[in-house]
Amino acid sequence: MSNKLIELKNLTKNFDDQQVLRGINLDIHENEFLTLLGPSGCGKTTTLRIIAGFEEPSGGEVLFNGIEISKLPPYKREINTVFQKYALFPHLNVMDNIGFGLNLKKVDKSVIEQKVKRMLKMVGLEGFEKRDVTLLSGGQQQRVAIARALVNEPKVLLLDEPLGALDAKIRKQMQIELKKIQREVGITFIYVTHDQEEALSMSDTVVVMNNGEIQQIGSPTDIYNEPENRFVAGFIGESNIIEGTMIKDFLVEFDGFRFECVDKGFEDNEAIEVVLRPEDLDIVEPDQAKIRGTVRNITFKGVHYEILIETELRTYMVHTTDYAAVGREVGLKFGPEDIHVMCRMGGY
Ligand SMILES: Nc1ncnc2c1ncn2[C@@H]1O[C@H](COP(=O)(O)OP(=O)(O)OP(=O)(O)O)[C@@H](O)[C@H]1O
Repeated sequence: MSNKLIELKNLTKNFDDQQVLRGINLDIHENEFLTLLGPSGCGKTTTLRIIAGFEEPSGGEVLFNGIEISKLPPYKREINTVFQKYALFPHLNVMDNIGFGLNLKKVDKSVIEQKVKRMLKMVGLEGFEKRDVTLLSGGQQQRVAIARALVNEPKVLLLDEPLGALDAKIRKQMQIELKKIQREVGITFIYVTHDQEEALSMSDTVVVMNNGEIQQIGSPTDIYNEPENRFVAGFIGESNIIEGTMIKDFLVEFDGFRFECVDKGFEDNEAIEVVLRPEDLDIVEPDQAKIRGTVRNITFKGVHYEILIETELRTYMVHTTDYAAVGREVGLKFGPEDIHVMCRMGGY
């Protein structure tokens, strides 16, 4: 990974007697698309506002290129922010909205025009210079807001749920666009969302937060495939989460059976939890599997069926393209690599 650009060191924040951040430690790199993901109220926006300089931390440090900046006002930081509400100036056209900051700095008109045109091309709004911003669609307005933030050539762009106000289809399209823009400008994006799918599809690094604490930092595949605790496993996609025991390396026990697994680093006889993703489970004939049960419900989800299988001890969820009739006795098959073992403590 490239150089560290921002370092958050043991960051805390209290509002009155409420502790909103409880010691955030995070390195953010040059050129990284990093997403803060977590439920409402977990402290994502507060973290972002501290990085932007709109809020001072109660404790800890914010380093930018190794220099402490927590007391520096926002306009002195090489950081810009795009909010969910576009906050464009309704009385100015697209060109003047994007060029607003440059105009204030008395940059030469022809230079502004050139820069604005380049930005418009990047956000896919070529030729929109003279348009009235109030007549643009939500998606187009948000592109203008992004262009306006990028035209100042910041080193970091902060995006606080920028697609939250858009409808689902435009959102998907804008996710792809945003990723493309980030690659093109080659700067750091710090993105805030509570939408796990959005986080997984765009980011290089996902930071899962809950209750003012970081739960896990990793690539989207790490976070999805190797959740470190129950909170992350539950927040990222649907899971079967089962308490069990790590018998010894490569051998785990749950629901009264022992299975080979690939996870290491746990102590013998340690109490653990196992995550089985619904799409990793196969339905087979009962005599081909240790875990057996009865199909209790089947729902068509478009690409796959969601099938609920009741065993003696619990109900498993399976995602499969194969149909299985309600009432059928089945076996549940999975391989060692499908068993993700995590600590039983933490994340509740
Ligand atoms: N200025 C403030 N004064 C008092 N409490 C605040 C202030 N700003 C945020 N909070 C509280 O801090 C907690 C964290 O808020 P924050 O906005 O950081 O969460 P979030 O994860 O971004 O949530 P959301 O997705 O809903 O925006 C919340 O309980 C919120 O009510």
